Amino acid sequence: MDRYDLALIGFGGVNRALAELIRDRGERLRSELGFDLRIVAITDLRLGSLMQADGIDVAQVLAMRAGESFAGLVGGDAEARNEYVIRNSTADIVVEATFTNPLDGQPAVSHVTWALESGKHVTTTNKGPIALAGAGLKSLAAEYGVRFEYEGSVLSGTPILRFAKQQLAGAGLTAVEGILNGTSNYVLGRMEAGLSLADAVAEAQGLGYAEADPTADIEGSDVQLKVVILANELLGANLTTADVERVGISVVSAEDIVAAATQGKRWKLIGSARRLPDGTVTGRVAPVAVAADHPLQGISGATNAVKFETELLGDVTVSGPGAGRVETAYALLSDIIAIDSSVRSGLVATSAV
Ligand SMILES: NC(=O)C1=CN([C@@H]2O[C@H](COP(=O)(O)OP(=O)(O)OC[C@H]3O[C@@H](n4cnc5c(N)ncnc54)[C@H](OP(=O)(O)O)[C@@H]3O)[C@@H](O)[C@H]2O)C=CC1
Ligand SMILES: N[C@@H](CC=O)C(=O)O
Repeated sequence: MDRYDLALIGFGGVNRALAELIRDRGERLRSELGFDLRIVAITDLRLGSLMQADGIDVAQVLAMRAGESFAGLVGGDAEARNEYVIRNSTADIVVEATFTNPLDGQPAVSHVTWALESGKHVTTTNKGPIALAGAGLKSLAAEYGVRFEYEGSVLSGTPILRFAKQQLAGAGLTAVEGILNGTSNYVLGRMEAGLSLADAVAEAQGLGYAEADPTADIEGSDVQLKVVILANELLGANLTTADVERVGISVVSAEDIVAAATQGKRWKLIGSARRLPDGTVTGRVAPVAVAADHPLQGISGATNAVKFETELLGDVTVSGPGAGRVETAYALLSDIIAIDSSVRSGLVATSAV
């Protein structure tokens, strides 16, 4: 396969960054990876839908201004006709990057379902589908002989899911604990510097770290979804969000931050999943004032870190970007590379369309 055609669902920070990567580094990616990437469809709530089987002019759509619509372009429509585009576009891979809905994962769960049912591979950075409907969607992908990839759902472009599944296989993973949200970690750091919660959140939004509704970052539901994903994907659990106790950073006041600093501590929002001796797996999200000798104390800004506790290796900690448009677009690229690898090894077809 020397080219993959993509349908982008949602054209916000992350999918725009992917389009920019394709525009700016397409040649380099081709020589490094051995395949081209071409965008043949885009849908977005504001812009509408665009389908061009011969390839969309990426520079043209990236240059569109607020208020403009795809309706004026060949193959364009003012409405985001997601189901039609996902089912009927000539894409090999559907790239789902609409907002994460922490309640039921919709509409992303439907987007992924339609794509898999129509024989297209899926990559997503959206946490909803995997945390809230992962088992069903994985079965659907197997049924239709296509890949469902979601590396960016935890720690953005830092590849911890594949790392744990592949490099820690057999090590006896018993627990996962870490800083799993870039926005809240960034906000806590800015509050240490004297900013108010609201001003710090506004900065995180401007930098592309925050969820469409940043309450999910501040009240811990984003980390709750990530804990569910880590527990189910890596510890073989079957948790739902209801099983994961959640406290967000809104309970941490400016006074708490100053008081912690006087003791050499820093507040961090910690998400964890742990297998207990009876085999059950528990999950938790809560802010913790960590001391200077704690491995997570020095993790600042939108950087995240995960400590894997294993029987054979002891603790293994990985840190890297936890949020950011380009960093998360890289996660999509890494998923496409994984899909290509499966296609080349004959494990799946190019796409089943
Ligand atoms: N940004 C980051 O650092 C990371 C993000 N993620 C996840 O990646 C996904 C995308 O994030 P990001 O790009 O930052 O988010 P944005 O909010 O910037 O982009 C989402 C885009 O999807 C559009 N959209 C929303 N609903 C629909 C719909 N039903 N049909 C078509 N388009 C829709 C939005 O339109 P409108 O603006 O009009 O609502 C917006 O343009 C999210 O699920 C997020 O949780 C994961 C890891 C890191
Ligand atoms: N809003 C999230 C984005 C990545 O999942 C975060 O800040 O971590």
